[in-house]
Amino acid sequence: MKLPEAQLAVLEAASANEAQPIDEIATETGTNPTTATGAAFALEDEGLLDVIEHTRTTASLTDEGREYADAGLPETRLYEAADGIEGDAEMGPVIGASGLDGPAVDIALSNFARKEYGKIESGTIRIDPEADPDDDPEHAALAALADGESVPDEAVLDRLASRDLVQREETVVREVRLTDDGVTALMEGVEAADTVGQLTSDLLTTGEWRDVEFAEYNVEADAEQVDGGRIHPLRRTAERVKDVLVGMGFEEMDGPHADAEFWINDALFMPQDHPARTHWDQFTLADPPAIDDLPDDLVAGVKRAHLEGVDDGEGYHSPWAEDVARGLTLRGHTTSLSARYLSGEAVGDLEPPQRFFSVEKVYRNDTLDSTHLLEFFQIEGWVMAEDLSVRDLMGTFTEFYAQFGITDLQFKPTYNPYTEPSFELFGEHPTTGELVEIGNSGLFRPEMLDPLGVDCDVMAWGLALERLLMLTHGFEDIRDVHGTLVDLDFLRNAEVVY
Ligand SMILES: N[C@@H](Cc1ccccc1)C(=O)O
Repeated sequence: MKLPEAQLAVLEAASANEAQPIDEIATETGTNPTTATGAAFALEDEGLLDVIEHTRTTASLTDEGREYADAGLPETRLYEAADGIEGDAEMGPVIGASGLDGPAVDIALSNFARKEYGKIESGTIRIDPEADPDDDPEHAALAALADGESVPDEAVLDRLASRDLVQREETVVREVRLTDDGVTALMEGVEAADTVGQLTSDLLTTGEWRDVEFAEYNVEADAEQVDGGRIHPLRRTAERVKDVLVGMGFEEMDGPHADAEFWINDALFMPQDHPARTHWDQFTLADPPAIDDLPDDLVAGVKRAHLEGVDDGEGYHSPWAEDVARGLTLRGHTTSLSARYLSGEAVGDLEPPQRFFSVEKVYRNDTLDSTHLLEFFQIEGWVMAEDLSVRDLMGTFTEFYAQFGITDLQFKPTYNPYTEPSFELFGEHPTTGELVEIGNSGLFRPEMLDPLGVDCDVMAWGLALERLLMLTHGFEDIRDVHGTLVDLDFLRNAEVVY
């Protein structure tokens, strides 16, 4: 006779004379208890084994029970504290000497009375010298349970359970015993059947399939993990940002990564000697050396704003060279796109109200550190309307960041050549609690808007996408988001909540 391995093991371990708990057989044969139980029932179906079930009530100590097993029952401690005192003793000092306090005092008093350890009258206690708390069966039972021994006295266990010192639980115990058929089978010889994981054409044609044992499906086994391509969490966050802004009524801008300094700097009223316009800050391109297709009237207007100012604002009155404006550089911010759109160059003249945004890459010759990258994504945006104020700006940020669970924004006044007033935005890092700068914003100055032909208010901002991710996902180092050191498990499993 051939049997699957687990069944064979259980059959060989079982006895005809004595019922044996399946758990014991499992330990003995090194079989998993669930497998052994399944095997036992299969053998019972074959008539080789009887499975006998009964329930057993087990007892285990509660925390309080364990404490008393160590320190003694409160009533015993009370008895011992009064032991040796002749006649009635003052209750107060006895309790003090017993070391009992809180609810243990009441427990001690009521059990002292129940066990007739002595007499308690108002304010006094007198022990019965005949009583023998050292021999207390309740304590003996606690001590036995604490030592892992079993306690046969059900009444004591019930009493301890009613005192919440012991927990009683019913468990089903299954035992097996060989039947006569089982004994016969073992005598005639039983061997392990080959288990086959897969039915092959060979097994079918040779008819061997009849004699093999098929492995059971393990429906609980983990499926092999497949790591296909996934969109980077940063990119997914960018998509989420776009969805949120579109939901807030914004339209998306796009435009060149390498652009004339005119759009990146000059149109933003950035003086040509501003430090951010040096090689130390921006990646300037040598070829082509200059951009031809700048709109002449805009160039003239921007030049005038720099040299002489506009109606509502002073100019710089310092040199302004057109060939600097025509130089090509990688954009250090996407405010170049805002300038193109506001000027009418991108999509024609715009009438207020308007809202635009972009989530695009920018490039800066920064020093890499935990909060700076050479390329990162900016969430650019602006709103054009009559009469905008700082409150509108703050309200927009509050609404936007709330979509990402960020509700503790802080604003700090700052300076930008192209906005007045200007504000930096901070959020609190979820794990370090540090304030992280997450953006810069303000109301565009007339010196910028006037040459672009805009005659109403425009509030605008540039927010850092990677910093947003630092706040939503708890990164402490921005380089954990990009580059060779990122955690692959993070890339595979990160959730971007939609
Ligand atoms: N261009 C700014 C952000 C900004 C945009 C628009 C208005 C004000 C600030 C930066 O890169 O930090």
